[in-house]
This record gives sequence, structure tokens and C-alpha cells, in this order.
Amino acid sequence: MGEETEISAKRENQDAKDENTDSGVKYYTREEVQAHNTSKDTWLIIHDKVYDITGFMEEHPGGEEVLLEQAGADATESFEDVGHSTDAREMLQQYYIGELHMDDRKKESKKVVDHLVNSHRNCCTRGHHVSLLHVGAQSLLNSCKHPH
Ligand code: HEM
Repeated sequence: MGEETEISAKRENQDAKDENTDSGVKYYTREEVQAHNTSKDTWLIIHDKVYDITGFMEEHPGGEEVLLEQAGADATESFEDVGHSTDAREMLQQYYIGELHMDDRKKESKKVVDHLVNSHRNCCTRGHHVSLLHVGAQSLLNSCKHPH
């Protein structure tokens, strides 16, 4: 499908895994994520993306405990509150398993995306024809050189 091809094009430097590009993108509901809330099976939502961090629990420099508190839930706020480094953000990619279902996203993030679609129409998105809703506000902000 055209839209899916566009998504994979924009994801080239983000979280694309060979086997998990366009048609392989999985969507999870909050309920599904919530089921993975133990130290042996730990999923997290950060910025509307779903991560299986089971293998990372013991390696986390901030300790296993804080991750367990967020297990199965949306850890965006606590992740950002800590002020994680760029390295930490890049580490996220290896645990990426899919996207939070559109219906389960907070209205806020939809609003941010709408705003970005409008305000960036003539700068960084020109010529890309990306489906911005799927790309996500944060990655657009990261790649954009436009003053915000
Ligand atoms: C999979 C998601 C996460 C990854 C990949 C990750 C990675 C890291 C890394 C690499 C560090 C070392 C410092 C840095 O480079 O920023 C760190 C520190 C830390 N993280 Fe995370 N983290 C994750 C999620 C979380 C969450 C959800 C919380 C809070 C609930 C958290 C709390 C902390 C704390 C408290 C520290 C210690 C900061 C310090 O001692 O200065 N992390 N994390």
C-alpha cells in the first residue's frame, strides 16, 4: 500500500528492523501492553511506541526497580523526567516491537501531530510525503532543523 511504503521511507534512521518494516508494523492496545507487567516479561510504552525490555531489566543503569514500577504502562513521563542521554534514546530502538494503537493514544499527542503537520508543511516535510501521524511527533521534531 502507498501509505505503508511512505512510513518505511521515513523510518530509515529510526526503528526500522529488517523484518519489521512497512507491512510488519504491529499495533498494540494499552490492554495488551498491560499484560506484560512482570520482571520476566516486561513491556513499556514510551512516546506511543511499545518496547519489550525484558532482556534489559538487569542492565538498566538506573536499576530494575524503577522499570518494574512502570511495567506494562506508559513510561513516557518518567523516562523524560530523568533526562535520559542520547545514548539511552538510541538504546530504545533495539527493544522496539511496535506502535501503540491509534485509538489508545492520548488526544494531546494527536494535537501535537496536527500542529506539526500544519507548521512544517513548508520546511522539513517538503517532498517527503510522509504519513506524519505514523511517524510521530518526536521523531519529526528530532529531525527538523526548523526553529520551534
Ligand atoms: C527502555 C527504556 C530505558 C532505557 C533504554 C534506559 C536507559 C538508561 C541509561 C542508558 C541510563 C544511564 C544514563 C543515561 O545515559 O541517560 C539510564 C539511567 C537511569 N534511568 Fe533509564 N532507561 C530506560 C527507562 C527508564 C525509565 C522508564 C525510568 C524511570 C521510571 C528510568 C530511570 C532511570 C534512572 C533513575 C537512571 C539513573 C540516572 C542517574 O543515576 O543519573 N529509565 N537509563
